[in-house]
Amino acid sequence: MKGLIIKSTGSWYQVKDSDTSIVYEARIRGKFKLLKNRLTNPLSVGDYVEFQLEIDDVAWITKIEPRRNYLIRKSVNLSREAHIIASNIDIACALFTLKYPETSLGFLDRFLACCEAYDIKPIILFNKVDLLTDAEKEIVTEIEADYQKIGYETLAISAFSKFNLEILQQKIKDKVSVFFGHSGAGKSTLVNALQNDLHIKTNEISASQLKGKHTTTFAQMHFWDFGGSVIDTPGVREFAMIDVLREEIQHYFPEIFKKSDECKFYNCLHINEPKCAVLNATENGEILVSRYITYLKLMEEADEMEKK
Ligand SMILES: Nc1nc2c(ncn2[C@@H]2O[C@H](COP(=O)(O)OP(=O)(O)OP(=O)(O)O)[C@@H](O)[C@H]2O)c(=O)[nH]1
Ligand SMILES: [Zn+2]
Repeated sequence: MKGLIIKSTGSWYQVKDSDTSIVYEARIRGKFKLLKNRLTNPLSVGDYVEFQLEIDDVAWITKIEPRRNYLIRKSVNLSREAHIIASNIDIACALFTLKYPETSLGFLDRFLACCEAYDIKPIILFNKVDLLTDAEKEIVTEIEADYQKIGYETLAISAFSKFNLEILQQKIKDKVSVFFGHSGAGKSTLVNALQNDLHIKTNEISASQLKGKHTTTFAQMHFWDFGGSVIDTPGVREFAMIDVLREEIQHYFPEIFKKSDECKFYNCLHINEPKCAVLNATENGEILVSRYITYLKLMEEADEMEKK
């Protein structure tokens, strides 16, 4: 039998039968856990699996289909271990707020770089536009234009007044999505505005639990009435690139990578090399300074990781 993992608590799962849509409680056969020894969990919400039913209607998962993509975060205890938080994601929506709270461009650029690294399509949502003055709306339009130029999809919305939410529904319809954003950016409000009775609780993990040894790894997929689903997991907030090499980071900034063709040295890292096309483009405004700075920060972080 084939199915989709729609809930994970770490030791128990829920699997939705692909033919009948019946949901079963599921476990993994012991042996299978050892396959990926650097992962703290072998299975995540969004995984397609094969399973067998026991007499008591418990599903035993026997096989995981190859993943198209996945999000991981560092394990809380062991920095060299990773935890898969969701798999087979079609769209990652980042909620950017110009105000209340102010979202930094650095946050946005890290998010976008992670999407590139994990091969997930991002959409940048500028939320709370109902709170903005005309001048502030102008700023949002300018930021949108900057990111569209790089190739990203953007949309100004208001979860509160429901401005542009129908357009957003069309974009995420029949897809698997995840939502990111600072605390207070409006994730819960947006999901509930998209569908009233979904009741996703994005704030389920307390800070003390996160620091504790036994991190709750609860994650769940919710299905939209208009088609498609959203994966809700507290871990999504800490999503980060793991074990990324310095040389790779430029691949995750499309405009930087494109420009690097014109650098003098084929292995240019665009830090202080002579005749660097990326540095030139940053100086003349073709590449956003804020994105270049995030690129440098990610390089530094990768450097520190490599030294560990
Ligand atoms: N004016 C306005 N307020 C909004 C909008 N979206 C969300 N809010 C408000 O912003 C506050 C935070 O929204 P939440 O949906 O709780 O934010 P969240 O991102 O889920 O926050 P965490 O659960 O802490 O991660 C609430 O008071 C919402 O009513 C919007 O589009 N416009
Ligand atoms: Zn260069």
